[in-house]
This record gives sequence, structure tokens and C-alpha cells, in this order.
Amino acid sequence: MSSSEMKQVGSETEHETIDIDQTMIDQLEPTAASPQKPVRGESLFAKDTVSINMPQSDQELRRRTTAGSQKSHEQSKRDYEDMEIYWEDIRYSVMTGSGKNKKELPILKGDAGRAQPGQLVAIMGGSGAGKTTLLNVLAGRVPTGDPTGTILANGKVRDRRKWKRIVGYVEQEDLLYENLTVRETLETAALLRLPSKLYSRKEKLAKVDQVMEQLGISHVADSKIGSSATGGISGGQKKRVSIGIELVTDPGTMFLDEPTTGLDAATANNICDMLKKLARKNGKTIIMTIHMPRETILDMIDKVALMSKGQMVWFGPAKEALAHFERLGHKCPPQTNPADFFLDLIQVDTRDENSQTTAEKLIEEWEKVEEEYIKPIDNDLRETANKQQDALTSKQGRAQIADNWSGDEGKWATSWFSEFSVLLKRNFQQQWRNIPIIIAAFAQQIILCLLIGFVFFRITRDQAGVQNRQGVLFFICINQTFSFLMPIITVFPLERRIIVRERASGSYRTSAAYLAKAVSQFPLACITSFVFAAPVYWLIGLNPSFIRWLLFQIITQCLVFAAQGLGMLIGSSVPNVQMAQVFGPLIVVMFIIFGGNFANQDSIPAVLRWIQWLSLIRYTYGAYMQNEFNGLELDCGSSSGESSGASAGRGCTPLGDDVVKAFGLNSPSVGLCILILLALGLAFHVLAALILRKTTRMRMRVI
Ligand SMILES: Nc1ncnc2c1ncn2[C@@H]1O[C@H](COP(=O)(O)OP(=O)(O)OP(=O)(O)O)[C@@H](O)[C@H]1O
Repeated sequence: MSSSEMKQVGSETEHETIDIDQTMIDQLEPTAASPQKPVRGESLFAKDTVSINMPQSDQELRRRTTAGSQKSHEQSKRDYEDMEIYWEDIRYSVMTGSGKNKKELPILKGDAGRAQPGQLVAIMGGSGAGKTTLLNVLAGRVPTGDPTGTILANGKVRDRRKWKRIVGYVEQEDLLYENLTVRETLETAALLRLPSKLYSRKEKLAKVDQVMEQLGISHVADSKIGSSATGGISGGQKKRVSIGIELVTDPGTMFLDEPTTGLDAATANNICDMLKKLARKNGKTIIMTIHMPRETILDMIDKVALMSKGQMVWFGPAKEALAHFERLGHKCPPQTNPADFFLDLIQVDTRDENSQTTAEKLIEEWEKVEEEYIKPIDNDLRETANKQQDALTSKQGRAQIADNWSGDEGKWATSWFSEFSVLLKRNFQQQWRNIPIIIAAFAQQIILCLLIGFVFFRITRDQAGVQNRQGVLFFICINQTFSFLMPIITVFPLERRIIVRERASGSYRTSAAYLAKAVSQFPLACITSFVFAAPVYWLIGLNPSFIRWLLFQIITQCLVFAAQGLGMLIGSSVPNVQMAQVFGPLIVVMFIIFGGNFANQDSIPAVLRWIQWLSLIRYTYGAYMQNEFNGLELDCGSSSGESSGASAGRGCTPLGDDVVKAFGLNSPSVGLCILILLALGLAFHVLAALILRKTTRMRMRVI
């Protein structure tokens, strides 16, 4: 970006800053002090130095941020590097049951904690203690319900949009595209997520090298991710790649849900060691949930948050936890992994009254000493935070909160077209490297072509030929619909979780992702359908005119387009592959019934007649029939003509046009059928994109 362009950006930002509603600022600025950049590791909330009123210094920071120099680039990132997360009185419940049995189930019951830059914080507890729920509430990812309490990042209430772009969240499962290499996976993340205003393409790619170096995966940079079936990088390396996807944006804070689950002890150790280094060397604030860590891992953790029944029983260094519990009469036996001891102590067995009493006692005792370990924020800050949280409920308030966060990179990191091209490339890489699937797709069409070609080889023009033409054309409709709809209906159910994850981190617009997926699916379908339709026409001996052959190909491609649209629509509407496999054939069969071959259009009951207007098979079949029969002279000379199926009961039909009429397929015309097929395909795609947008939205609730 040229400096003149950068200046332009800067001036726009300044203009935006001037527009802030002054009453809003007044309302949200109870303290006078300006925020100060803390020394790494020092509390951001020390009394007298903390304020969440940003305007003076923050406006200044934003001005500098967008000024166009390398210096501004550095400063724009500072706002969320070295991030301290403070939380207090976090409560969260969900509604369970239905009707009379509906009740509120409290999951988090007033938890507090503080994670500072350079620290590795682990949330531990028995199964169902609320670890993942707390992690998700802190990360702002809450599928249902409304958490309450105070969460401050660097002393400020968070802005939902910016928050999701400036933190990293690593899910328990490694959801990656198996045909991409490690480098390609990270490059995609970097190209999509690093703001183009701040990073050139070269800088983004350099960042990938840097991250691979940091994570110790440079030696497998060009290895495919792979799967258990095909082989590929190891489980630990996959976890590192998942962490790398988040790390490319250089987030100040990273949340990880059970990063060691499913890994062997040594690999789990390596991952935690790497996380520890990331925290120490790069000043990241790392919060993770962890299940049964071994002692060496526990040693790496700066603070453990021990949870029992949704409440904190300890937050601080593990060693001090041992002393705390010993004071309460629970001594860790010698030769015992402290993590095992903690879990045995805090795990609540609902059948055992003793374990419940112990947990209650531990919760009670923790409340007495909590403030020693988690320095609470001062009252001014709390009051300001509460006001800001209230402001989050209004659009104007949210804009004000957003303004408190510098680094004005816009809503999206890069342009729509960049998103589209990066995603299209990824889709092609994922699709075209799946050689067995590509071979299978070609083999399917070649086999079908030969089979149909030889069964209906060189059909005649007599009345038996009429029946054969009509039969084979309808069969081609069904075959092409199934061939190109069925593979696509599983695409979204399989990839949905990746899309949800990527959307949750604000990686791209759904429209770009959808179009990239739709466009990437078309070339293979186009080629394979042509491999079938081009020769089969001559093998069967359909209307021997080049124009008719060309029209046949165009109609087939339009059917493929519409079938893919329908497949994407079904795929985006159902939650999993099983449902897709149930509903896909069901809908196609419905369209087949109303396709014009089985039920005469005029005899369909009025109440069901609308289905035929949506039936892509009906329009394809209509277009095929007209293309084949209109103007075709049939042979009435043979004796078989009297009883041929096509004209049964009517005697011989010498004109092809009459056959089309007899089936009620003479309208709409071929041209209109093609247009309707394109319109149907387009409508299916638009609907599918809208549904995908809705079904892949992660509910974010920042407080
Ligand atoms: N949406 C929900 N509806 C009903 N119950 C829920 C919901 N979310 C969480 N819970 C319940 O809240 C409790 C805490 O869940 P959470 O997943 O946070 O536990 P956890 O400590 O991470 O457990 P685990 O280690 O087994 O994953 C569990 O009893 C769980 O069943």
C-alpha cells in the first residue's frame, strides 16, 4: 500500500473518531486517568493507573496506527498484544427439559480469575465441572443462554467483532483439509486473516514461515495433513497446525480446549512445552482446559483454575494449591501426581455424600482467600465496566465500545475477491488432489455411457424406437441428476464445522466461501458429464444433427448446474451426512415422479401440481424430448407400430411432435426450459448460500 493510500485510510479513521457521540463518551468515562501500557507481567489493573476510558490516548493511538508508516503498523497491533484477561462473578445457566419439567441448570456459579501476558493458565476439574463452558464464556463463544459477570481484556469491555479477530481459539478436534500441505493450510489462514491494510502478501507468507519455525513444524511444511486412512502428519503435528492457524494473526490471547486430548504422554508434553514457550517468549496469554495432566505438564502451568460443580476451588500456582489444600486437611500423598490428587479431591460423585461435602467445604474456603490470589479490580473500573456492558445492548453503545479498541482494520481482513480467490484455490487443491475420487467420477460416467450406449445402440425410428428414445432420455435425466447431486450433498455436512470455526474467527464472508465452493465443484462435473453425454448421443443414435447434439450438451450442462444447486441446498440445510443421504434421494424421487414420464402433466392432482414446476427433471426431460422429436419423421411402416408403447391405444404416430404433445411436454419450449433450469439452479444456490450463512453462524456473546 502506498503512503498516500495509507494517509487516506488515516484521514477516514480520524473522521470516524470525530463522529463519536459526546454524551455517550461522557456516560462511559467516569475516570480521568488515561490507560497505560503495562510492563509485561505487571497487572493492568493496578489502582490509580487503570481506566477504560480510551478517547484521549486511544484516539491518539489510532491516529498513529493509520498514519501509514511501519511505526503505525507496529502500534496498531499493540492494542491487543500483551493482553490481560480479568473475569469476576461469571454466572451462566442453561434451560433444560421441556414443558413442566423445564428448569434452569446453573453451570458456572460466580467464577473469577486473572490471566496475564506471559502466563499459561489451565482450567482443570472433573468431568462436567464446567471447564469448557468457562473457557467458551471467556472466549465469547456461547451457543445458548446469556452469561453474566464482568470480563475485561486489558481493562476494557470487549467489542464482539474485533474480539473474534484478535484472539485465537483452538478447538479440541483438529479440523483440517487433509489434501492440503501444512504450509498451504497456514498460508490460507494467513492470507484470509491478516489485514491486507497492514500486511503485504509477501509479509503474510513470511509470517507463515515464522509460525512454522515457532511451532517446530518447518520440516513437515510440504507434507500433506492426511488422515488416518491415507496417512499424513502425526497427531501432535496436526495439533501444532491447528495452533498455527490461530497463531498467524499473532493474537495476544489464545484459548485452547483440551489441546492434549488424544495425544500420547510425550506428545502432550511437547505441546504444553511449546505453549509455555509461546507464553514466555512471545508474551501471549494462554488459557486452556486440560484433563489429567502429568506432573511435568503441571510444572509448566503458571496458574491452575480448579473447578468443582461450576465453582472455583483454587486459582493460582499449583504448588500453592497443594499448601492450601494441606491447610484444609487434604495432604497430597507422597509419590502422587498432584494433578491426580487435585482431581480426586474436587471430583464430585453425586452418589457419595462425602465428596459433595468436601467440594462444598473447598468452595467455601476458597471464597475466603480468593482475593489474595485474584486481585479484584477497583470499584471505579467495575462501575465503568458495568456501564459499558449496558451500552453493549445498543448499537450506538457497541460502536463506542468498538471505538475503544484501536487497530481499525475494518470488518474484514481482506477484500471479498481475495477471500474468494484464496478459498477457490483451497477448494481446488482439496478436490483435485483426491485422485481416487476423480478416477471414480470419470469411471462412473464412462461405464454408464458404454452401458446405455450398447443397451440402446442405434435405436430405430419405428414405434419401438419411440419408446426407446423416450425411455433413454428419461433415464439420462435421472442418471445425471443423481450423479451430480449425491456427491455434493455431503460437502457442507462434512465441512460445516470448519466453516463455523473460520467464520467464528471472522476469516471471511459466507458469500465468498459459498461461491468459491459452488464454482470449484462445477469444472469436474462439467467435464465428466460431457465425457458421458457427448459420445452417448451418437452411440444411441439420437437425432443426427450437430445443432441437436450441441443443444443436448447445453441442456445436460444446465441440468448439472441445477442438480448441483439442489445438492448444495440439501447439504446446507441438513446437520449431518446421514440426513443428507436420506433427504437427497427423497427429493430427487419426488422430482422424478413429477418429471413428465410417469405421470402425465395434465393428470397430476391440482394440489400437487406445483411440485412439477420445481422439478429440474421435468424441464430437462421436456427439453430433451423436444430436441429429439420435434421435426423427426417416424417410421409407421412396420407392424410393431400398431402396438408400440409410446402410442399405445392411439395407433402409429408419424410425427415426432405428436409424441411430445402426447406426453404434455410440448411447452415450455427448449429455450425456455434451459432458462428455467438456469433460474432454478440459481435459486437453489442463492437459497443454499442464505441457509449456509444461518447454519454456520457461531453465537458470540461477549460481556
Ligand atoms: N447447552 C447445555 N445444555 C445442557 N447442559 C449443558 C449445556 N452445556 C453444558 N452443560 C452441562 O454443564 C456441565 C459442564 O459442562 P462442560 O462441558 O463445561 O464440562 P467439562 O468440565 O468441560 O466436562 P468434560 O471434561 O467432561 O468435557 C455438564 O454437566 C454439561 O452437561
